[in-house]
Amino acid sequence: MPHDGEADVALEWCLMQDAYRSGFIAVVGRPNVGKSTLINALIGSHIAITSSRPETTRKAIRGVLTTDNAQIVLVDTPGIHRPRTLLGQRLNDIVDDSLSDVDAVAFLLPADQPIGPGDKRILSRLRSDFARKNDDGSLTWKVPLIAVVTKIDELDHAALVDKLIAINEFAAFSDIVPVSALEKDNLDEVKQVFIEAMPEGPQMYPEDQISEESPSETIAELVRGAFLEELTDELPHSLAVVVDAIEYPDEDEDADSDEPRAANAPKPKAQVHVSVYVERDSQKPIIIGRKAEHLVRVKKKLRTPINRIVGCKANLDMHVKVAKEWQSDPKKLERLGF
Ligand SMILES: Nc1nc2c(ncn2[C@@H]2O[C@H](COP(=O)(O)OP(=O)(O)OP(=O)(O)O)[C@@H](O)[C@H]2O)c(=O)[nH]1
Repeated sequence: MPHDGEADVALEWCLMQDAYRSGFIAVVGRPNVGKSTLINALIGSHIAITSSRPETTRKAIRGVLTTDNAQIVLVDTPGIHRPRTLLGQRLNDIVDDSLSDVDAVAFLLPADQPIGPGDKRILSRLRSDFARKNDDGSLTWKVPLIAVVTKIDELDHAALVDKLIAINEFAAFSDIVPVSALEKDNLDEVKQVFIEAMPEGPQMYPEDQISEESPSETIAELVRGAFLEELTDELPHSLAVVVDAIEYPDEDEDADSDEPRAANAPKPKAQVHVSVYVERDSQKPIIIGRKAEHLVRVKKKLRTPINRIVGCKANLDMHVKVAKEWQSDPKKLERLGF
């Protein structure tokens, strides 16, 4: 028979296990460490833009991860870097916004690269935002700081152990969790560590909602990502995509019509009107490709995801336009959503 006190402790422990947890996690790390790939893998859907080039993420895209006992909003941040252009500065402002008001920080460090100056710069940023100095000079983190060691498929076991030791010495992390988002290795452990870092709180979004982005924002990011993949060497940053309109097919059209639609007539499609902006006239043919091959391939690649986002069959109608020097023009940046 447990004593009364023991029973109370056991009861409290059970209640704690059942408590629903919710909150925000900022996913930070230098460019190309695999932030977007991890968020997509955790949520099991293609939300954040991924690419083999650095600095492809421009927005603090959020994914909402819902499990039986928790809901976590993952804030994907642009790679923290020294700004070179006005766009670069805006990117860093976005990172500032993402960092404020989060319940935990996931600091991604790639297993296949040594800890470098970029990581040290991020750590000192995190210290100034999230650490409190104690009387004895030591630091206490105000929120859990989780090290996520990415791309572990690139290393053998012995090298990974050395890497984990180095990361343990790098900072006082509340947890260190290795993962390969590409191989889907250890994703459940990452989820579990994230959930445990969340405070108790209610479910914030419906269970089936996986992103805070509107369909237009999600499609714009998908189109930009697809072009970046398609155009392997050119145009890393001078590409902006805006969804001008999504026209849904008129559901009542058949009901209003006197003529029944022929059984084999194709169902009307939604129309997704997209403008793809480049900085110079000379860049237009690069985007379009010979015989419009790039446009055709991007359209084909995105057919299924866009149908899913729009909720029915959709036609992607793309127009390539020039917005001269948009990366340095505050008004144009504003118009393009930055
Ligand atoms: N081998 C391996 N490669 C990975 C893994 N995760 C991501 N990558 C690759 O790393 C590259 C960058 O991935 P992203 O997810 O776009 O990186 P990011 O940190 O969001 O990049 P930025 O938007 O530039 O900040 C891509 O080529 C990914 O395929 C992984 O677990 N293993």
